[in-house]
Amino acid sequence: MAEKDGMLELRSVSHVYVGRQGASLAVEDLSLTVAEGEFVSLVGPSGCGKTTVLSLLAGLLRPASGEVRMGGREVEKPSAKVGYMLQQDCLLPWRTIRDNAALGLEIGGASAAGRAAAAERLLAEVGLDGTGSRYPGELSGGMRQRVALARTLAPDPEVLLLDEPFSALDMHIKMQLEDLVQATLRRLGKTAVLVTHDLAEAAAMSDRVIVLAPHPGRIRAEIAVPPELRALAPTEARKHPAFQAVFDELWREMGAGEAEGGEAG
Ligand SMILES: Nc1ncnc2c1ncn2[C@@H]1O[C@H](COP(=O)(O)OP(=O)(O)OP(=O)(O)O)[C@@H](O)[C@H]1O
Repeated sequence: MAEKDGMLELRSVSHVYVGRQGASLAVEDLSLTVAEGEFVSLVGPSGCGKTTVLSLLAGLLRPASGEVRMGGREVEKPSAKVGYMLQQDCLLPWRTIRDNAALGLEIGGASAAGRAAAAERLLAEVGLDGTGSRYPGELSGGMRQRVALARTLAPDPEVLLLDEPFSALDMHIKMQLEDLVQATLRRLGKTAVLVTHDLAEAAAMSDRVIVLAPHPGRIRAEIAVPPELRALAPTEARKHPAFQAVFDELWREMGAGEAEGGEAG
């Protein structure tokens, strides 16, 4: 069977950082497959290698051994097929919201009219209709992160890598954005890998949660979220009777990880 474009695979991947203090093994012999359209979260104590795994999937880092594949092909460098969203929105303050949302399209060579139309459509998709002519400094943190989502989606990536994109927001805005991101990615059929320190967020948003153990990073546990939770928006999933069991399992596995000692962070 042909491998789908949005399918991700880590095959026995290890990664070593080499710095002034010598070489350190950040991730060891990690194997993971994410199906096309699946939403997978990575949790684990600080320093266990979550961001390293995202960087490997994005082609920003090359593994010391093993293989990273997307759509059945080896990932050798960053590509427009992978969108990356971070805790910081990284909007350019001198560009309008429309031009920020269209940044990836501009880099990709789209015409000015095409970029503007696509940006307006995406801004409407993330609930920011009518804000295109404003500037980032005029928007709240939650609105800015919506612009970052529109910008990430604009080049129509197969895969979204989300590195704690909600962690700087207050609880109410964070939950609104969790619903928006999950609904948007589901509707568009995107594959997503989310890194988060928030176990409730992982349980509410994901199809599957991977718990990493530290030093070196490896998979401690894999928890499948039951279908009755997956069918709900994250804010609704948090209220479902099945939610607590998933949260408790994650908490137990994280506790086991902490006994091994993560980094203070
Ligand atoms: N550029 C680097 N050079 C050397 N070591 C690094 C580098 N980046 C990360 N590390 C080390 O690799 C390990 C994994 O780091 P990584 O940032 O992937 O962890 P994390 O789980 O994302 O952490 P956090 O939850 O704190 O963001 C840590 O021990 C970290 O100190």
